Amino acid sequence: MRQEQEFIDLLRTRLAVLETRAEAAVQAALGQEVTNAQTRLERDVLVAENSGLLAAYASGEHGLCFGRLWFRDGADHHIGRLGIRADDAERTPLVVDWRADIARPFYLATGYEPMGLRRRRHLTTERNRVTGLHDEILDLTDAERSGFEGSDADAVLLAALDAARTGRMHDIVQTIQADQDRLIRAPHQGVLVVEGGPGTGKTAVALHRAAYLLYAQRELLARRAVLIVGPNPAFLAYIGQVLPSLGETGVLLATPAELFPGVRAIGTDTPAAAAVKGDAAMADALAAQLRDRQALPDPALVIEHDDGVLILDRAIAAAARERARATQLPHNLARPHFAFAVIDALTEQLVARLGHDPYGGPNLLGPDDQALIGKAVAASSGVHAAIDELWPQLTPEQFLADFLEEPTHLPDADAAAIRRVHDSRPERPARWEWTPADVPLLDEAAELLGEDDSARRAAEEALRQEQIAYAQGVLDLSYGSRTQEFEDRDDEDAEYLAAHDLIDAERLADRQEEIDHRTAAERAAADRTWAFGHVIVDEAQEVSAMAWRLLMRRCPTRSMTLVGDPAQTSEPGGCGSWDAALTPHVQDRWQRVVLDVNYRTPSEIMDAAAAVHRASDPSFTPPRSVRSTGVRPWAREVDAPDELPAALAKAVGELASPERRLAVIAPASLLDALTPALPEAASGAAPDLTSPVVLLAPGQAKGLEFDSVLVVEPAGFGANELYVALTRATQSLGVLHTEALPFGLELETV
Ligand SMILES: Nc1ncnc2c1ncn2[C@@H]1O[C@H](COP(=O)(O)OP(=O)(O)OP(=O)(O)O)[C@@H](O)[C@H]1O
Repeated sequence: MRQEQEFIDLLRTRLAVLETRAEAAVQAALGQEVTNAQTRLERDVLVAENSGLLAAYASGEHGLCFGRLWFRDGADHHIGRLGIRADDAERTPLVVDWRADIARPFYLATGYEPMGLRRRRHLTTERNRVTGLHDEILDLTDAERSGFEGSDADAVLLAALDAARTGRMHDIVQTIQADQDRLIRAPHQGVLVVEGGPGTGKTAVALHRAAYLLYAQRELLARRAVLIVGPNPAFLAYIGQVLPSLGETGVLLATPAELFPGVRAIGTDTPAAAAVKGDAAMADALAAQLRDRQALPDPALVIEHDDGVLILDRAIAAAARERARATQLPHNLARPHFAFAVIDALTEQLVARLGHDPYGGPNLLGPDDQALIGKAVAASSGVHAAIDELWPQLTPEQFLADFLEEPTHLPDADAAAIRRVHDSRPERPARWEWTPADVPLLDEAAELLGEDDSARRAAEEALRQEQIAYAQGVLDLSYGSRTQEFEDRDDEDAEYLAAHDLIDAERLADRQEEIDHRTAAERAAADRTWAFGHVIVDEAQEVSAMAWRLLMRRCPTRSMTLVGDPAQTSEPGGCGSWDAALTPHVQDRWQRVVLDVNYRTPSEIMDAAAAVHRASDPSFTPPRSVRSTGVRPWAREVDAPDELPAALAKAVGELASPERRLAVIAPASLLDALTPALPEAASGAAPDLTSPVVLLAPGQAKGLEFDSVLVVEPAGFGANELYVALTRATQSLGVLHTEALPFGLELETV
């Protein structure tokens, strides 16, 4: 233990040196005089490179080293959250990043398949003080003993599972299990579905996979960023810390409702409305309504014009519409084709009239005159108004607002469920309160309408050219400031995002974007048409068919990891089945893997929760709990609803403790009545999950976990909502109720 402590102390010293150096480099770069685009670029390269290092160093500070591998061939490696090299000429690796190939036996080797290992050690540390060692002998011919051998490597896992929760998810790099490791390191191509019951580590696997892919596929993914989609803001806050602690920042975390830049979806839908809006039929309805907006006059529009009246009749409009539709461009991009066709036809009409030869000869107007007439028609405000009427330029917001006021191409009941009351304020679309279920519809509308982004693309290209032009100078400068110590891969050749190893200036310009991970994620967040390098969807069973369409657009390569549990589906529009969600997009080209060990919920609680699910589905098989606590879940009946707040306050008083996290999960309709009874509890739309007591609606509890959970009035929960709520606790579960307990929920009464 002393030796390992000395080693960790050495790592800390080394890290401190690296930090100081990177900090100094940032300061020096910020102090540099910026006189032109080149010096600005140089400064930005330096700042970005060194800030990236600082972020990685900070994230590695805790648990610098948690494992050690002795190989049969004599090699001996320490494993940590990030790779660090010594300050010698050979840049000797001191500790290897957990994601490196050489670290794999730490997670996978068994006595049966030792993967070249002689011995594996788990180091337990607290704030970098070594508190325990667990050694496993994988080569039985090995006679050497350290005194820390035993078959209790599981003790490290069980200790992690038993530890008090903090309200923030932690990484599991020290105890990743073999079946999880295989998923984390699975090839990135294609769609991988990870299914598993509550607490099987799906979220943990998804996040570690993101970190692994960014490490192993840096070239490919860092510049395109990885999108991680979670069900609600509370969940994102819960998992938000995990990735930086793994050393990754090239990630955008978002709920599906946040994926239409510029729109904050703060409204709420009725369950019926959310279900209709999520249904795939909406795509057809929107497309059909848009075709209706490409109208024909009935019978004609009469346009006053300086050179005489113009008649825009059905035939002209129909021919123009056909021409525009034949381009197969989105509505707004096809509009100029419609406009040109109308202008041509009206010009012809006017020319025919003005140049008419009463003696039947050819038109009397020459080409120049005809061109002048055409120009005047094209400039006519009357003509523009007519074009606008028949083929309006639309924003997604306008179009969807109009649609929701008068939904068409839907069954009457569906239209009634989503219809919004007419609002005649001129600023309506801006003031419209969008709901989460509207966001995929806005995205669909944006696709149908098309965006004229030629100006933005031209500006981007100009910037890129500028970067390429100056890149050569940056190569030299970057070489001077290269950081050799930070090992981001095993092989010596791969420098940490250093510019000097690039072959040409153009690639540097590309790489320059890569360097600032956060910028990539930020740019992605602001760009509706961004194509992410990999997309991870957590609680994927809740994603509606329309939201899948949006997500697939964000990932044209279909490099995706989807994790979820159909049995936990509770959103009204949730797709539920993988087939329904994926077939429209990838047919049967997806792979499903099941995780079946529950790391969170002790068997006592899992048995009670599973019985609830089995009441509606007798064939249901829950995941197997990895531990039991001997603490049985209980129920307490309260005489009358108005006594519930006081009974809750009492129960919370018994259960709460400053070191532990307690969640009270109650039907949304009861929250207002219960909040005053728990003045200390965090509550509301974005509750602070680190506080000792949190009051949540069922939908907010999705994906989270707590030491203890109190479920209030379970009769008010949807069946799957109740299953989710009951499976959030790592230690104890209690239920308070006035109404009869739902069928299947059988608990000890106290
Ligand atoms: N290998 C592991 N080592 C330590 N802890 C683990 C491991 N795998 C999972 N856990 C822990 O188990 C708990 C449940 O994991 P996670 O939240 O990822 O499950 P989930 O499958 O997403 O659950 P749910 O579907 O209920 O949201 C977490 O506290 C996680 O840290």
